[in-house]
Amino acid sequence: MSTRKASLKDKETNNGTSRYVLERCASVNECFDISFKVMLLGDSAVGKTCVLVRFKDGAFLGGNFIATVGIDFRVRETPIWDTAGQERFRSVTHAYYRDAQALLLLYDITSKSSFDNIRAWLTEIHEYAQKDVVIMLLGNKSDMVAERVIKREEGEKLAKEYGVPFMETSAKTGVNVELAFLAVAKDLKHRAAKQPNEPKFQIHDYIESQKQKSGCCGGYM
Ligand SMILES: Nc1nc2c(ncn2[C@@H]2O[C@H](COP(=O)(O)OP(=O)(O)OP(=O)(O)O)[C@@H](O)[C@H]2O)c(=O)[nH]1
Repeated sequence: MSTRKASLKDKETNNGTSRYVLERCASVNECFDISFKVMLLGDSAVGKTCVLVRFKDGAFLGGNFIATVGIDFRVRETPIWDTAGQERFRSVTHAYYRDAQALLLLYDITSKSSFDNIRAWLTEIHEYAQKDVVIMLLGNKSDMVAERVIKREEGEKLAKEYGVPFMETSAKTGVNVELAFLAVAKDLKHRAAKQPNEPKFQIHDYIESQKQKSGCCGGYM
């Protein structure tokens, strides 16, 4: 994920321009001030590819489920890495997330096992990822109200226990997908540009302020 030289505000309000600029650059570094490696992690079928496609293309990949083999790779402002959730690809994934600056860790609100495995994912992250990596926990498929088995409060409690921000998302409706990526981008950008005496960017506060702007509950959390 990168911030354009034009400013992040510009990116938020004018995606068309961002794409136009990227097409005219020989490389990502030529067009952007900072670039970050962001990865999506979580069990197989929690919706990592769909969340990424929703963010990148604003579309939902419904229909047949095709598991990611190893690592998939897409570009919005810059490359974002989609990993395979299946156990047999874990060693490939470890190698890649060693140098990631941000990790979006997903579970499926209709799958108890995917939620229970979050602790194991966090243990792995602490073992393999960078110490200061930005982590966000996402409870995906929030549109599947009738099939829900994990309450929002359970997700919030787990996130609080590990000190990471949390949101429920839906790749199908798009709820919170943009906000999740944007909050992570803002945090990374603040870290990169932070002066020694400047207060730390509070990702929770940013998410809350965006919720307020959207008129409470109108799409966020
Ligand atoms: N209703 C609903 N279905 C979703 C959502 N996100 C993903 N799905 C469905 O869940 C299935 C798995 O989605 P993927 O995005 O391929 O899952 P993944 O985590 O990338 O899976 P791996 O590549 O095996 O790691 C697909 O059938 C999707 O259509 C969502 O937000 N809502």
